[in-house]
Amino acid sequence: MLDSGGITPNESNSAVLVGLDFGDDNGERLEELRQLAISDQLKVLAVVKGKRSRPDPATYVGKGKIDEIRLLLSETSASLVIFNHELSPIQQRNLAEQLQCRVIDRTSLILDIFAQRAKSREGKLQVELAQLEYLASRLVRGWTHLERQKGGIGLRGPGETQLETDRRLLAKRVKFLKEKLKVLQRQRNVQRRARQRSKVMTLSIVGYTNAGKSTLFNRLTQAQSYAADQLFATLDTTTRKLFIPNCGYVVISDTVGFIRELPHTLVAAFRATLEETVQTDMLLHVVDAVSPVRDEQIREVNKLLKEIGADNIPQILIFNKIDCAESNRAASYVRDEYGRIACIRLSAKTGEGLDFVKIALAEAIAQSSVESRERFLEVGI
Ligand SMILES: Nc1nc2c(ncn2[C@@H]2O[C@H](COP(=O)(O)OP(=O)(O)OP(=O)(O)O)[C@@H](O)[C@H]2O)c(=O)[nH]1
Ligand SMILES: [Mg+2]
Repeated sequence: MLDSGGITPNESNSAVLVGLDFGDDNGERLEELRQLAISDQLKVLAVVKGKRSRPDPATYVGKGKIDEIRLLLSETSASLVIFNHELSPIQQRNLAEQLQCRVIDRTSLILDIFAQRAKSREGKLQVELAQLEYLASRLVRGWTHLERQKGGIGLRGPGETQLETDRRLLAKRVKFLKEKLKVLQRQRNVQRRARQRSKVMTLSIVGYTNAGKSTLFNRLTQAQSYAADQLFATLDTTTRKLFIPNCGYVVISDTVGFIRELPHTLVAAFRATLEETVQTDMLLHVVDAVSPVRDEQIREVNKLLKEIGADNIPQILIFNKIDCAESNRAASYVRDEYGRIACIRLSAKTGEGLDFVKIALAEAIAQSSVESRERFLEVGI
């Protein structure tokens, strides 16, 4: 049976991370992997870096690097090796054999975090779907490999039967999950249409994972959305009403954080929710202003927004965490050429600059075509 890549609960929780540099600096990427591992309650005992022009087809890294990792494993008590790259099933298997240790890739790690964080029924179904699709792609690829090796003839035995049964069972479960998700999606669509009918302005808080979306959401709405120094603290969308003085209510949603190279099985599984939650009148795009890679994170978020058809929705960029800035800790805002507030510097933690968000929203409401009377309607969420 091929490895699904999940992390079992009784596994000792320490890992060695491996990242290769293919010409682009992988320092930041490895740091992100480290944060992902910590978010998954893993202890990172060592980080192995390397340079290559291209991955080795059999083991991803070269022999020298394998020896280096093996040595680290014998020196530490790590029981898991995490590669910061997508490994083929063959590479994963070869590496596990040669290192005599469990080996997973970044996708498995992210899937594992999502599996731990999913709270709602829908979130759980989405994560299971993503995990099964990941597993299915491995089964198929592993099988193709065997077929090629043995010419596909004379391969009648328990191996084949087992694989076929696995594939059939997986396909059945995937179909079942997709149907269940469709039903839940229909229910949400009904709620959304009710909100649209009430003509209340809707907005979503989007942004890179750990940017401070939930902290801002909680500040604005006095809600208790889970905020933590973890990647993917929020998986399920939370929606609340927000009262803007002299204007009325808007409906605001906190959403799952984005990350670069989000495993495609997860994008597929979360697509419906993502597409739906961002189909709002406006996006508050929260950015960790003190992150050294904030510009790259902004680009990644915009890229994903484009992929889900949300790139035309007006955005207000929120540069958060200014309380940690080395210089210029003052809250401020900038207007664009049309006089609209386009960018706000604030601290969701201290509350500094929060009023600017309310001003921006009040102005947006005033400018929108929504009839003012109707904005005061109570919204049923
Ligand atoms: N110093 C400082 N820390 C902040 C600020 N806003 C949020 N944080 C911290 O940043 C971390 C992440 O905050 P969250 O609100 O959970 O971030 P998120 O964007 O919702 O994260 P995910 O749901 O994981 O995508 C937490 O430790 C917060 O306390 C801020 O204005 N200043
Ligand atoms: Mg959050």
